[in-house]
Amino acid sequence: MQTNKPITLNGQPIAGGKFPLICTPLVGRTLDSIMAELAVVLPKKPDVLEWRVDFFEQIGDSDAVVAAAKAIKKEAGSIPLMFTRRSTLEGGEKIALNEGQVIAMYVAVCASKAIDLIDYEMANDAANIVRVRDAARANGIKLVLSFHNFSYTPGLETLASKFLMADQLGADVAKVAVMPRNLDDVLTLFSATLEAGKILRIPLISMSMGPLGAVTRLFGWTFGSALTFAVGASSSAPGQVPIEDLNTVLAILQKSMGGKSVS
Ligand SMILES: O=C1C[C@@](O)(C(=O)O)C[C@@H](O)[C@@H]1O
Repeated sequence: MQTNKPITLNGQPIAGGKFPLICTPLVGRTLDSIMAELAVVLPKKPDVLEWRVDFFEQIGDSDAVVAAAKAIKKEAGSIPLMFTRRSTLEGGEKIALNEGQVIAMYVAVCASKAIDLIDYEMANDAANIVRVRDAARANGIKLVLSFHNFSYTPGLETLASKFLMADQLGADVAKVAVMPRNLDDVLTLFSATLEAGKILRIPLISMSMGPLGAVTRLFGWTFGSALTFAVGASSSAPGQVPIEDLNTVLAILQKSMGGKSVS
């Protein structure tokens, strides 16, 4: 399936514009364990890899982070690498860095050009978002501005406003991940995705987490979500399905839809 609003790198759609892209997280605490994850994940052919650096024991050492990013990139070959420090406020691991140190790490990793996309929460200080955006732009790296709520799903207008805010703040991709408490919340996430997709200039990614939200990981693309996270070796959030299961469902639904474009 193709899209008319692909996530691009160097002017080219990732994976030839495949829709949705499948992104597999890497959550190892050491470089050795990340390399072991890669050995399991790469044969499953994800379209994008996400390195969740907040799981990395040496996150306090920027040189070690840059060296690890380079090692992952080398192993990943042509698969784009997304770099993410998920803050504890939005469901990430506890780290010993303050936000200034996180920004310094982001700037160093961007300058190394070992990554292709970088994720930063849109709830951060505007000045820090500008710093990350400038570092990303200066190095040809795509900026994903994200919003997560691991407790509940805000209302339709709030969710839609998060997508729009990412666009207004200069993101290349807008991402929203929320926790549903019931199926109405799942519908709200689908509706917000569909409505925001009609207005946004940039691609968007959305998901509901947990068991109730699994349907959004499998079918969110039909409402316009450009990328879905799936487990290659280890999960980074509740409700992620194995990449093999996702591929099975995508093949069935896309065949049924006759390759019809959805966005
Ligand atoms: O933002 C996201 C989405 C996510 O939270 C998920 O629910 O799949 C997984 C995270 O690793 C990623 O950074």
